[in-house]
Amino acid sequence: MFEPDDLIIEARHLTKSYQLSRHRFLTACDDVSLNFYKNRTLGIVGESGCGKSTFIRMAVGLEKPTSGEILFHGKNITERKGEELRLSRRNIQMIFQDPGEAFHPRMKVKEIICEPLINFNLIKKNEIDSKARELLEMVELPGSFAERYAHDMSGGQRQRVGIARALALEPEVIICDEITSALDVSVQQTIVELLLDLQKRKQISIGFISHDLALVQQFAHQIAVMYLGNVVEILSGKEVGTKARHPYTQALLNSIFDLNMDFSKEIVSMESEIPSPLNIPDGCPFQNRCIHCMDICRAEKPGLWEIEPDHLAACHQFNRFNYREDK
Ligand SMILES: Nc1ncnc2c1ncn2[C@@H]1O[C@H](COP(=O)(O)OP(=O)(O)OP(=O)(O)O)[C@@H](O)[C@H]1O
Repeated sequence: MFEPDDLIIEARHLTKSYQLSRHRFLTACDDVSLNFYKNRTLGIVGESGCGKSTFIRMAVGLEKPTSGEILFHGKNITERKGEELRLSRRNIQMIFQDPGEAFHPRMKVKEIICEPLINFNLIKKNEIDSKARELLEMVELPGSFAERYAHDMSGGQRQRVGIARALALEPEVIICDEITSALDVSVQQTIVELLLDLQKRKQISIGFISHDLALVQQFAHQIAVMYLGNVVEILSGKEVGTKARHPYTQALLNSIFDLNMDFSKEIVSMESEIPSPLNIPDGCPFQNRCIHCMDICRAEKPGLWEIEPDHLAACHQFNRFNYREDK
C-alpha cells in the first residue's frame, strides 16, 4: 500500500528541544520518524501539547529540528534556507484551524485565493478573476464568492476558501492542522469528503493533525498516535478500532462509541493526569497512566516495535517481537 516510489517527505528521527532557561529544556518532539506518501493520508492524533504541531512545523520547514533530518523526494532539505526554502514551501501547503483569522479583512476572496500565485509570480493581474472562480468551483463553492469578503462567509465556507488557497500552487502535500476542530460535526464531514475527493483527483499527500481519533480513523490510510512528544503507535486507520494495542491508543478509543469497534476487548481508561512535558519520567512516558505498567516501564523507554506488518507500538508488552533499529 505504501510504495517507496510514492514517498514524498521522509521525516527521520526529528527531535525538538526548547531551552526555557539555563538548565531547563522542554522536549516537544522526541525522535519522531514519519513519512508522507503520494495519494495517502497520514493522521497524527494525540492530546493537546503532545507535539503534533511541533513535528509538522519541522517537517514543512517552518522550524529547525534540534536533531534529525527531512528528505524531500530523497533529497536532504533539513538545512534549506532562502530561495531553496521558499521553493520547497511551494510544494507543501498548510491549512489551519480558522483560516479566516489569517485572511486580511480587506481582501476579497479572489485575492486571498490567488495570493500564493501572485507571491510566486505565477499569475497575471487579468487572470485572477477566472483562476479564483476555477479554484472556488474546485472546492464546491459558487464562483461568485470571488467578490465576497471572508467575514461574510460561514466557518465551513471559509475553510473551503483555505483549501482552495492551499491548492492554488498545486502542491504535492497539504497539511491540515486541526482544520475541522471549530466546525459543526455535519460540516466536518463535508470538509473531509471534499479533501478525499481532491486527493483522489490530484493524488495529493495529506497530513491531517487532529485530537479527534474518531474522525481521523474514518479516512486516514495511516495513523500515528503521539503522547508527550513521542509516537507511541502507528497503524492503518481502518484497523484502529480492532487492532490498536498501545494502552494509550486504547484509552483514546475508549471515548469513541462506534458500531465497528470490537467490544469484546478490555476497556482501558486513564486514571491520572498527563505529566508536565518539563518533567517526563525516565522509561516509558505513559507509565503513570498505564494499567499494565511493569518494572521495566519505569526503567527503560520502549522502542517502536513492529508487532505485525505496518503496525508498530512503543510498549514493553510487545518487546518479544522484532525491534526495528531504523524506526
Ligand atoms: N516555541 C516554544 N517554546 C517552548 N515550548 C514550546 C514552544 N512551542 C511548543 N512548545 C511546547 O511543546 C509542547 C508541544 O506543543 P505542540 O504545540 O507541538 O503540541 P500539539 O500537540 O500541537 O498541541 P495543540 O493541539 O494544543 O496545538 C507543548 O508543551 C508546548 O507548550
